[in-house]
Amino acid sequence: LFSTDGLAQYVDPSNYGDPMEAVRTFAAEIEENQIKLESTIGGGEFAEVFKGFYDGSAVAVKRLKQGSSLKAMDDFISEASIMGQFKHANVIQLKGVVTTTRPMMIVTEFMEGGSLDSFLKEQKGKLTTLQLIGMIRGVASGMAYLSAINFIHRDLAARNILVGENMICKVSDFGLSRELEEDDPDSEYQTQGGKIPIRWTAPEAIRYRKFSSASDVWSFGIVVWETMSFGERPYWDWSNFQVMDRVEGGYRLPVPVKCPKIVHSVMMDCWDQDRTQRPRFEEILKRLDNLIRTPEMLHDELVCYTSAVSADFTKLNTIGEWLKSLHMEQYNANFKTAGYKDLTQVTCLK
Ligand SMILES: CCCCn1c(-c2ccccc2C)cn2c3c(=O)[nH]c(=O)n(C)c3nc12
Repeated sequence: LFSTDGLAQYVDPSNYGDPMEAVRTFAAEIEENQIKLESTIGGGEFAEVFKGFYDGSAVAVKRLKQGSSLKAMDDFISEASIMGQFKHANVIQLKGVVTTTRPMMIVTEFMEGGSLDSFLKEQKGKLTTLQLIGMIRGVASGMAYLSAINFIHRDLAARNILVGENMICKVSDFGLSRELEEDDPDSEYQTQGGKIPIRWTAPEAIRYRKFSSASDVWSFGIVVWETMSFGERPYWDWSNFQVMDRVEGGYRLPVPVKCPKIVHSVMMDCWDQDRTQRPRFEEILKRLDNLIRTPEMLHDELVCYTSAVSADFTKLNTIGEWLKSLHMEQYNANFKTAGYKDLTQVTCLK
């Protein structure tokens, strides 16, 4: 199954009928005695997560709890079948699975920074805007890849992003079964039994379970807000009902402290009520790359400054002269390196 851009399209494991056949197709079987478990690093309702070693490198191991239901086993296996189809620098890399012996395990590369939400809380105030945008850009790149192969995540949130060396961010948690704890405030039972993390989910997905890459874009906007807020909880202590009610009424999360307005405008576009109007991940990636390439666009004070300074255009013929009059010709050089037109040639509209 190949799409126009040559990327193999994601195959839903349930197409294979037997989950065990799917996992044999997409994941390497590892012998349990080759894995050394070192310490517990996380856990949920169905599985525990360990740091360990396999084949000479550090790994993360998700181990299914003994006595899990058949459905929990199928969901566990299907996550490996899904991950085994992905290969991208910003998507967690599967190393292999243990399925022929019990307990079953999923083995991935080890991400030393842990989950993005806890990383941000630990780093509060210590990261520059540019570093935060670099992390967000990685998530956008991973999501652009996943949406290009028609994979819909459904649970994109900072808690499901992992941080590696050099603060590289990778999309994780592809479980069909939501690892949302029963008592997890983010889980909200929906009529069909699926749990939905309300404050990260697009209105149309909450209202009538219309999940799509466009609803993943909405969730991505929430992840951007979480990142620029150093791990603040979206909508703070509002109840899930208040979130649904107020968002339906048009409320949107505000600009986080010290967050450039241009970054908040990306979030606002992701939160368009009309999912067809939301940007695609490809477009978001380009907008973030432009911000990273021209960091001065991140200085709101500059934007206010230029709008505040009233230049007398009648005496100036080109934008280059205007920049010169503001002693900002340096920005013209930056714009040129960023691939924009040479502003000294661009005449001012009279
Ligand atoms: C949000 C992911 C939760 C489970 N998980 C996984 C993971 C995710 C999906 C399938 C299998 C595994 C082992 C890797 N890692 C890691 C990791 O590499 N490094 C970490 O520090 N933590 C806390 C992890 N937690 C996980």
